[in-house]
Amino acid sequence: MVVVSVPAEVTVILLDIEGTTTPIAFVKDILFPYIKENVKEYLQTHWEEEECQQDVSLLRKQAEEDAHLDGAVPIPVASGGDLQQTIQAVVDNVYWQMSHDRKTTALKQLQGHMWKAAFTAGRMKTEFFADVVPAVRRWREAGMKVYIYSSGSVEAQKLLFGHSTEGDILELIDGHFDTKIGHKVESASYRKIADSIGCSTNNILFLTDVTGEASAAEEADVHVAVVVRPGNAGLTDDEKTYYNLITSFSELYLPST
Ligand SMILES: CSCCC(=O)C(=O)COP(=O)(O)O
Ligand SMILES: [Mg+2]
Repeated sequence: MVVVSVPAEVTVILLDIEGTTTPIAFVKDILFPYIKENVKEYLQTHWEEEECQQDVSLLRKQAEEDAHLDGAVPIPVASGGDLQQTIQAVVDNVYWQMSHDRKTTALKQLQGHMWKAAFTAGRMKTEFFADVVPAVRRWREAGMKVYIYSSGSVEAQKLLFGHSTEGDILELIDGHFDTKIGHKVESASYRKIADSIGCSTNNILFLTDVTGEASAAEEADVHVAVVVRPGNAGLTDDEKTYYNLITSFSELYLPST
């Protein structure tokens, strides 16, 4: 087994979700299809609610920013009798964003609100790779703080950790960050996360499957390891040479343990 030593200055482990703690297949085959299958009915049922209207306003604002992109779907303001047309435009916009795996705050906020019903009713449970929960417990026993940074909204993250095949493990997480703090491929986001936690960037070890995210974190002086899991995108030879790679959280060695 390859062992990657965690530098002694690290006191915080920051985790990505999709492809790191959780199989990409769970997101692609369960979470995302749920949105596609239910978005129209969800909008029709919840349209008059404040939360739904806020989600639609955010999507409309995003659609305006995306207007220059090929295939972007505008969302007209609903007026008079054309409500169904507006709902259809929102549905088409959501489908278009999802077909490009967009990580916009607008899309992620709506998705989080939609998953709430499914998770709280027990219709969905999050899958974690088998090494994840035991490792997080060990790290915490060793005095580490454990945070999540995912494109999925903080609300959705809490649902995922609160309703998993291993039960409610939300208490194992010290805090959550999403794209409201900035995008994961921008180094400024990692500086803001360190500020928010109250530590230096070099006190953080970020685990992710995406090298664009690892590179942004590293630019901010965050330690990184790239997580290689079944179903993840392949890495180039250069990436394999450059990054510390782990296939399981158990391959991380903490000097204090
Ligand atoms: C609460 S995570 C749901 C999955 C998701 O929406 C997503 O975009 C995953 O992104 P990540 O940054 O965790 O790779
Ligand atoms: Mg990921």
